[in-house]
Amino acid sequence: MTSTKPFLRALAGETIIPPPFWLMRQAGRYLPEYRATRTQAGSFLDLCYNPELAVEVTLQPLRRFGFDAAILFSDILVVPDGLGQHVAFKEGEGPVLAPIRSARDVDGLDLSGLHQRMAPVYATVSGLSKAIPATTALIGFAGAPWTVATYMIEGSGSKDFANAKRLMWSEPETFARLMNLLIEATGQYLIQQIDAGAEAIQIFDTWAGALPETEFRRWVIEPARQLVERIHCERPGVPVIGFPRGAGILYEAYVTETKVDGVSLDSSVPLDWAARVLQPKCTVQGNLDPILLVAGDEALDAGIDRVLKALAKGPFIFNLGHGIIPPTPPENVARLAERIKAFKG
Ligand SMILES: Cc1c2[nH]c(c1CCC(=O)O)Cc1[nH]c(c(CCC(=O)O)c1C)Cc1[nH]c(c(CCC(=O)O)c1C)Cc1[nH]c(c(C)c1CCC(=O)O)C2
Repeated sequence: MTSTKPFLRALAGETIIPPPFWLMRQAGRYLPEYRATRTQAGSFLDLCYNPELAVEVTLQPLRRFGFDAAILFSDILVVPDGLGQHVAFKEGEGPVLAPIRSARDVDGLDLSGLHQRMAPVYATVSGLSKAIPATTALIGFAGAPWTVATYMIEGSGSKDFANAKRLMWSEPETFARLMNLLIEATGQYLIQQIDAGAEAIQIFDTWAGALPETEFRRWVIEPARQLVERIHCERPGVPVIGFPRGAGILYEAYVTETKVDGVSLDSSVPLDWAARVLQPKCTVQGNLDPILLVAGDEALDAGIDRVLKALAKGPFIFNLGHGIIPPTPPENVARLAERIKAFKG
């Protein structure tokens, strides 16, 4: 049965004019109504685990801009939290975790409490599936094991991932144990989101580009391949989008080997190459530079037009190359939405 939702039709391989669109981090601090709800919720994690408020902040950008997809409001770091690692979000600092640096630390993680801890997230998904407009698709998501592992091992964001890479190379068995736990936890978590009403899945591998080729194949492609296989096998018909940010020419191997239905392109991916090499293999999504949404004006229009011209001739979902940043004026997002909706091919 063909879906009536443009986002899902595009993921099934249809070329749609104007293309469906949504934006990574479409809910967030650039919206005053998000900041108000966030204050009401208390901490960021309190917001992620409050289904009523998480539904509300997911809907906020849909009301303003009419996106074709809603993405569950949560975070990739709820999974470590659900495995028993201490996770907090510090104001102005970002995530802070009790770092996992040894075999004993990995022993301390526990899969058995995951679904109980994630119950409010599943409740948010099921609330959203009833609350979103009939033509809007609902995206569930998780961080990819490598990206989640970097935060778990570093204990925070990082520039060079020195601790994560050191564990990977110096204690390969411990690192593999952590990664295998994350592959299993992430697979279960995504299946539960689908059962609660998620119609498509996106896997965020924000730090994929930090790994050399051999390790990229082992710890970016292989886990994504396993997750895609599990979802396709256990919940057939639910499409998966992969986002191996910074993968460069390894985007091609990622698409071919993981069998993702869609691939999200970061802003550095050349458009003509993506149209020629990736788009015949799967739906492409992307890849406007998020800073153009801060710059606005003619630079924004020209950037949008370049992406549309290069990618809208095949299966395509318009998005950014990475998430919206807080200084983005909401008017510029409205400008982008209008320009895409007016596109005639
Ligand atoms: C690496 C990563 C994280 N989280 C995420 C990623 C992968 C995608 C990417 O690279 O952007 C994914 C994410 N985070 C959030 C969503 C919600 C859905 C959406 O896109 O609208 C999604 C899909 C909300 C959030 N996640 C976070 C916020 C801001 C928290 C706040 O309101 O104070 C939001 C709205 C916090 C967060 N969460 C994370 C960091 C490093 C930070 C701190 C930096 C920052 O504040 O932007 C981890």
